[in-house]
Amino acid sequence: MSHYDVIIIGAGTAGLNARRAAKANGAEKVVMIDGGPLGTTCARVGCMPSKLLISAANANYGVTKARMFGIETQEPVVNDKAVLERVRFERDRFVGFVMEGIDNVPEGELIREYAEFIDDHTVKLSGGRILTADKFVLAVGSRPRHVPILDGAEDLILSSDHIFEIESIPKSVAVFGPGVIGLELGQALSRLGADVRLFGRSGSIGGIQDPEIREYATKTFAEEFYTDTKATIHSVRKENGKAIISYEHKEQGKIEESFDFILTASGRVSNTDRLKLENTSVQVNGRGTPIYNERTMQCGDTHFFIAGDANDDIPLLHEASDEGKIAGKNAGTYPTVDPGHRRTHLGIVFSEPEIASIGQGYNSFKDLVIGRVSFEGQGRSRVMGKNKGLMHLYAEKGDRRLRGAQIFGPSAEHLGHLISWVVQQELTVDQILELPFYHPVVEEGLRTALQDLQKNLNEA
Ligand SMILES: Cc1cc2nc3c(=O)[nH]c(=O)nc-3n(C[C@H](O)[C@H](O)[C@H](O)COP(=O)(O)OP(=O)(O)OC[C@H]3O[C@@H](n4cnc5c(N)ncnc54)[C@H](O)[C@@H]3O)c2cc1C
Ligand SMILES: NC(=O)c1ccc[n+]([C@@H]2O[C@H](COP(=O)([O-])OP(=O)(O)OC[C@H]3O[C@@H](n4cnc5c(N)ncnc54)[C@H](O)[C@@H]3O)[C@@H](O)[C@H]2O)c1
Repeated sequence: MSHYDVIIIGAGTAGLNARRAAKANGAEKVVMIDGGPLGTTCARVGCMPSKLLISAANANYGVTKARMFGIETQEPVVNDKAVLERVRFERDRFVGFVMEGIDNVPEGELIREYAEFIDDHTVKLSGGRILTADKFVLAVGSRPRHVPILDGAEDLILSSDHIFEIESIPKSVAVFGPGVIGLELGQALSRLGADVRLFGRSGSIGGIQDPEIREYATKTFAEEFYTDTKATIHSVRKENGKAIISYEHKEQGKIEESFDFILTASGRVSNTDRLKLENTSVQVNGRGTPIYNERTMQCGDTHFFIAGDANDDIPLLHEASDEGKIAGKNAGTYPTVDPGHRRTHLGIVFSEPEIASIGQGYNSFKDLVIGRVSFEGQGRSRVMGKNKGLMHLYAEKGDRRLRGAQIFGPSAEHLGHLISWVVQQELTVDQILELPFYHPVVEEGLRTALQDLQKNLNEA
């Protein structure tokens, strides 16, 4: 039986960062355990292949939109094979860079098996071996949520884990889940020629809390492809190689439609449920994931630390990376545990228009004051023919600090960064308005919203 200072379970972004930090902070004998495919979720089946597919889709869509500028084009032809080959080629390149780092892990410090706990200091590997450690980092990531109503369609259900392996763009796809993945991939497939139906359940879309922007976004996406964020699905079955869905159509009432496949994008669940944590002193919350401190990543006052999607909190790449570093450092120095640096929240959905959520969300204010701008009349947005969307800036009555924002509009990925930086710097609306704004740029829309917020704070 081998004993280690620190065992890290999961060699994704969080686990790899945790390993480096643990070693840099006093842990001498460290091992990573990972039974799944290496290369990280982000590079293999997440951030990178999704953005590659979106780029191809937007290139095709851009050609069809060129007519608005007076450019005559022929109907573009999507060469499915070439599109998907580029997605996979570039994806493999990104995975290759990650693998270069993993290949440098010394022999014996990465074990290619799954792990589960026997007690507070002991894990059993899928091959039967037993390992012990003083401290553990749980960095096991997440997996797509199982949606029982889809079971009838059997092998025609794809998740983001499989979609990048398809051989051709389907003629028709039903997407379950209008969250981040459903919007990004659903719109991309639609812009590559698939007939897309996007079904939701709770009325949410792209994680937007602000009701005015949520309604605007829902209407905008529905103009491009069928979108029902509160869909009634009667049944799903497989027939003659197609998925047959019976549902309540918004205009036509109860109908049945057939689809080449179903993309399931209804949220993700932490893989910690497969670790047998009930054999340890780690406490779990109502959703079954460990209770932990978000500044130290420590689970209670135990020798367990958790990082990345595994903690079911903010499943984003940069958060997994930060959390991995904090968890690894504290696993190295335990029982001395320090709070790590956390950043202002920034979430971006790479749809078109993009969605960005920054800082405090709409629902978290006591006495909310909003500064608004519409991109419909915004100068540069009109010039580019991308004049769709809204931006709301948030402050608390009686306090002049910018606390958060919700954007649905052009260049939201860039505006979102600027806003998150000034939110983290704790600048007031008045201080931000002293900063430079060029002309003609989309950032002038941000200035308009700031001026509106300034006026509304003065009057509140
Ligand atoms: C389609 C998609 C698009 C995304 N796009 C973006 C984006 O644009 N921007 C962004 O910020 N984020 C994006 N994300 C989220 C981002 O990819 C994740 O937040 C991040 O990759 C999580 O990293 P992780 O280290 O927590 O998990 P992972 O990289 O999944 O690593 C977990 C590892 O644990 C291993 N494991 C699991 N169970 C066990 C066990 N019992 N024993 C041993 N090993 C185990 C797994 O094999 C895996 O290698 C996207 C996600 C998806 C699915
Ligand atoms: N651009 C990015 O940063 C990016 C891209 C993709 C994924 N991600 C990360 O991955 C996480 C998971 O993405 P996701 O889109 O799966 O989850 P999500 O939580 O963003 O969205 C899930 C959606 O599915 C809906 N839903 C739940 N059950 C349903 C059902 N039975 N039928 C229809 N709809 C149902 C929910 O109401 C919600 O709208 C995200 O939270 C995000 O953090 C990030």
